[in-house]
Amino acid sequence: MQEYGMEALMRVKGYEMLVVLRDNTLNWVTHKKSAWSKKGPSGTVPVNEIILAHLGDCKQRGKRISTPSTQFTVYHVSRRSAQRWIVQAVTFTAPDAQVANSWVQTLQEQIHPSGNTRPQRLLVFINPYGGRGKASKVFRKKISPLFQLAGIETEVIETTRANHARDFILEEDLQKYDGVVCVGGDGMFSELLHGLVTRTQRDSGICEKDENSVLTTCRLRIGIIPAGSTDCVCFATVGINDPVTSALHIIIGDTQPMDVCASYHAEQLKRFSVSLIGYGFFGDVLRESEKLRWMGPFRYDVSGFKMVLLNRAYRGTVEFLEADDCYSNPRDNTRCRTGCLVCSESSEKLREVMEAENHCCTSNKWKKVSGSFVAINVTGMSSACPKSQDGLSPTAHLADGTADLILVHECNMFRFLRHLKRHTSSKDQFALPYVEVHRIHAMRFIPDHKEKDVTEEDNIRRRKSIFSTLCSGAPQTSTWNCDGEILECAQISVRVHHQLIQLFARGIEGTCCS
Ligand SMILES: Nc1ncnc2c1ncn2[C@@H]1O[C@H](COP(=O)(O)OP(=O)(O)OP(=O)(O)O)[C@@H](O)[C@H]1O
Repeated sequence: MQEYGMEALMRVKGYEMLVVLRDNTLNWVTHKKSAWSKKGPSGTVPVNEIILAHLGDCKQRGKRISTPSTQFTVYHVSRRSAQRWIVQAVTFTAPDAQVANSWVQTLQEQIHPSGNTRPQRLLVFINPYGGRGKASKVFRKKISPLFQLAGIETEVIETTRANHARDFILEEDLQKYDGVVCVGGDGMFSELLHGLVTRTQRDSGICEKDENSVLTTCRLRIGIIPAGSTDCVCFATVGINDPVTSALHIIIGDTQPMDVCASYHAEQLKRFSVSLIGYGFFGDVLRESEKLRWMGPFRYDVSGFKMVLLNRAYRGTVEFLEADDCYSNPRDNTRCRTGCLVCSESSEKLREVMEAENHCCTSNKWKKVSGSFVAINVTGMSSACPKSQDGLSPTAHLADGTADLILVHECNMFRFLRHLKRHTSSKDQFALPYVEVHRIHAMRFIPDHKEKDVTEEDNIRRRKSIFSTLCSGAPQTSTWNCDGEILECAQISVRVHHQLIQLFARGIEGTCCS
């Protein structure tokens, strides 16, 4: 980007200010500060957080200005609180129209340099039923005006059925878009994830079903406007579930690469996921909650409570390929934050590891733990959410090619509750003798008991009554909860695909040490 240095005396809200554009930052401060002069509204904005600069004041945006204007207005991102972003507009009055004109031109050139990462055309999917039906209104009232302000063209599709968005991405021409956006919850995000990953592999002739395939990174970035009842992916990548904040990350073209886990059963690809893959407790909670859909989001609390009381454990063997802990480990007490070095340096390190190991599936660095488990969780990111601000694994990284494997060995109900409770406090949830955690590249689980092929009849019987599972004996195998979708199998293998997708986000802003 070409560096400009400009400064001029201008007026902002009647105050005389020195306005400086230097080092990719726009800065305005009260001129000639003295004990008697009143301080004006000073400000500093990085140029990449400016949305638009135009001649005239706010009311003249988009209008043709016939007389030369000495005023110009800058719309920029402003931080209302730690993670919440809003738009603010500042109108500057320059000494003459020529100065105003040259500032607008320079600012616009700097906002849109060549090779700009800001999207110009987006494909937007709205789930009209997401989050109790508020998604369409959220988009129309809050988001569409912001995209218009930024000059972003949108093609908006209100979905009419489940998998509408996924199927559209799989079949239609996507060349004209710079990104895809979902307005909805984690289920909608998952549709975009599956559509984009599968489409990208198909277009590049890669067999995604083969566990050993190196998958191609998706070109299109994904934007998430949170409007569902569960918005965990947004929360863990932006730090807040706020539609306006997410829209601003999209507008300024933030990019956050992200790892994706692929789950396989019987040599078949089952699903892609980015947050939780859980067996035992979280698998059972999801299965139970499906029977209670009519309760809305409250169903997770009810089924969670029930499964804690039942205190089930499942026998099996977990095998995993552990990551090198000289780069990071799940107990190092750091946090993956904007500009995370562990993530940004991971490509080089992973290449070295993979070359040394030959291939992850044949590596002899696999470790094995057999036993009886209350929960087996694999999480590709912290899985933070408003209820658990630090998530399942607070130090997990978004894009370092690893996931965290958390094993909760058989223990009584109170001990398991103690572990769960630590997800909502600052206490270390892994500092318990019956919990172990490993940073991994891949894992496999083999249940001790041979799983029956689950038939539709079995499913109907399982769903029949809320009390059926309380009355019948405990099942010998559980099922997997894969980002909120049930996988009807116990045996599974999981592989982390490094930086397979990119989001319009920048990770959570803040310091990397807790
Ligand atoms: N028009 C539609 N009709 C029915 N289902 C849809 C439609 N559009 C999307 N879906 C499906 O609805 C599911 C839930 O959507 P979404 O995640 O946006 O909302 P949510 O409120 O967070 O839902 P939940 O908490 O049930 O996951 C998704 O899995 C998606 O496939």
